Amino acid sequence: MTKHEKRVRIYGAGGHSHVIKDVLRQNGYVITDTFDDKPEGVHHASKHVNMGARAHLNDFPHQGDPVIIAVGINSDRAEIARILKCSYETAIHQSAIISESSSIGEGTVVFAGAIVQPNTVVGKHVIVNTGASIDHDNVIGDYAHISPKAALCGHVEVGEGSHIGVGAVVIPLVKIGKWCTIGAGTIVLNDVPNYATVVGNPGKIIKILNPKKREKL
Ligand SMILES: CC(=O)SCCNC(=O)CCNC(=O)[C@H](O)C(C)(C)COP(=O)(O)OP(=O)(O)OC[C@H]1O[C@@H](n2cnc3c(N)ncnc32)[C@H](O)[C@@H]1OP(=O)(O)O
Repeated sequence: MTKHEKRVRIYGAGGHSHVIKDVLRQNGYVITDTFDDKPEGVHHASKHVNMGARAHLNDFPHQGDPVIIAVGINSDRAEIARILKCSYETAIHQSAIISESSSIGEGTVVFAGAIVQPNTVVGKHVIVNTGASIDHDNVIGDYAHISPKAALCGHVEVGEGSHIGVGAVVIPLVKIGKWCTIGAGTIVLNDVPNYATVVGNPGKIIKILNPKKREKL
């Protein structure tokens, strides 16, 4: 190990983890370990994957290099973050544009071409996916996922764990609750209650999940 080597461990070995690894390698990191809980979810290109923490929590090496939870399902990322006692790294692609007045929480990943405009707060373990556009004065909750090419206008709020689908558009001042799903290409014109799924143009609620199921998180 060289004196200034940047080291990181990756928790998750599916396709999403490979995008994160690309970002990290371009930023000069050495990936020292990869973990996964589910052998069936491991990408064929993932090599040397160690057992994750969920089945053997006490055996997991919590201390050590910082971690990025590279798991695409928001509720899984939240559950893993809850049980790990690790420090976390961020992964921000060099082509992403992030305003100096905005903040990015620990464990969050920001992929190629994404933009985060001024005075925006992005929480912990968030995915800001390829080419996503998060405009000024947004608040993005922990464990949210802003999918590729989604566009959030000014003063938008996205609650904890919510997933904004690919290419969705959210107009200014809209508040999306926690653990919501906004379908691909949806145009969100109105506030969205917690646990709702919204699809279409204009966006309509098609279901609201049983909150008790989500409250277990
Ligand atoms: C790099 C990456 O891959 S990042 C991953 C990004 N992933 C995404 O953006 C996926 C987003 N997912 C979707 O859009 C999905 O269609 C979901 C989550 C909204 C589907 O939700 P489900 O609860 O499974 O709904 P289901 O598939 O049963 O569809 C219910 C109804 O909504 C409609 N519907 C589903 N998705 C959409 C959508 N995006 N836009 C418009 N209508 C939709 C269906 O046609 C169906 O209509 P019907 O009842 O008239 O037949």
